[in-house]
Amino acid sequence: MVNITEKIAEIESEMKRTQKNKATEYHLGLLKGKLARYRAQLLEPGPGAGAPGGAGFDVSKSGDARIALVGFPSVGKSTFLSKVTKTKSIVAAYSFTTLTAIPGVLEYGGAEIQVLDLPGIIEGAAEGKGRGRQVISAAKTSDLIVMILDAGKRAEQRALLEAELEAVGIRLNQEPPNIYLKVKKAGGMKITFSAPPKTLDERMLYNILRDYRILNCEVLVRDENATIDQFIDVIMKDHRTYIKCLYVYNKIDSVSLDFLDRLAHEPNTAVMSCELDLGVMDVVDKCWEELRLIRVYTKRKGIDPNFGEALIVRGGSSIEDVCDSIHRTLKESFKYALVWGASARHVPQRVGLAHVVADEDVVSIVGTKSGLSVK
Ligand SMILES: Nc1nc2c(ncn2[C@@H]2O[C@H](COP(=O)(O)OP(=O)(O)OP(=O)(O)O)[C@@H](O)[C@H]2O)c(=O)[nH]1
Ligand SMILES: [K+]
Ligand SMILES: [Mg+2]
Repeated sequence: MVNITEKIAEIESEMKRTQKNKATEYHLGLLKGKLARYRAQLLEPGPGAGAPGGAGFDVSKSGDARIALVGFPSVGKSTFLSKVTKTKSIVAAYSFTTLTAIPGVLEYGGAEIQVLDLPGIIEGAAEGKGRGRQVISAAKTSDLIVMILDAGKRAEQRALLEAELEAVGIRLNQEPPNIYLKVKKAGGMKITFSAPPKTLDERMLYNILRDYRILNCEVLVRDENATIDQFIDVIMKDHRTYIKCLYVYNKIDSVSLDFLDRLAHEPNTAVMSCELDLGVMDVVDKCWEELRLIRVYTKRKGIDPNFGEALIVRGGSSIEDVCDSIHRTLKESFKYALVWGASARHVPQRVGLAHVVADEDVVSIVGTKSGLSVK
């Protein structure tokens, strides 16, 4: 019997052989759909498998956010972890020094960020080579992937790693597609475009949906630039994870200044040399920016806020989220909040639960129990 890896290889080679033109695009679309299905199957636990095929390492999440260090062997992942946290992960010149996930804690701006040092991955990781699948599963649970690359190695390394992550449903620095899909029990297919699409058409979507045995559904494509890959991502949405990625080139001590300058100007990119201690703090600053964490200082009535102790919430959080992170039941007695800082139109601004906070805001929660304010 042909196994899934072989089926995947067959489809990939057929896709490579097939010339891309108007006449073949429907067929290519179907192949892409099949490929996505097989890849998802590959990650599902097989019969009798102890741990699910996609299981990560047994490290529980802690702190305010998690960063995963992903990269080929010996690019300096463990060196970086040992530099920015108190954890020492073994560093050595040979490949696969690190064999499991090593967590460290990065303290920054009053937040505690868990940094996971992971084994190096190699090409074919998505198909189960080495510890690739475990590494990728751990990466999937992170809030930010820091892809460590060796500045002295060939440029394709980045695309190769991206392809491995892509193959298991990780989408880097992308927003979920603006396509609505609702599977129904009856009523046939209803496909609508809110503007004339540039690459998709109704027949293409129809073919792919049929191939997925989705015969009754409602589709609304809200983005005129939506692609077939994005449409498949929407069908496979339970297997897709959208994560931010910061590309970090290490070992810049081994490249020319010209080349360094070019690398440093790429989007979502930072450069460093752990060995010479160059740029490491800039990388940490960029991680913080990418995580979009927000520090909120709580204040009691009549007392100055304690700026030494911040409450850490996600970017886009509201006063309701702030309440929840202080105490589960706080919002039950919530009357209003007073806000000083960038999110306030005037200071202090009196706001409700829906008000969105900004970094370094000072917040005072006023509740129904007289005199209640927090912390
Ligand atoms: N030249 C140079 N060497 C570095 C730098 N950072 C790390 N190294 C060296 O690169 C080698 C590999 O470093 P590790 O930190 O073990 O790499 P890793 O990515 O954790 O490797 P695996 O765990 O095997 O995947 C070691 O010999 C380090 O001393 C750097 O900035 N410049
Ligand atoms: K190593
Ligand atoms: Mg290592």
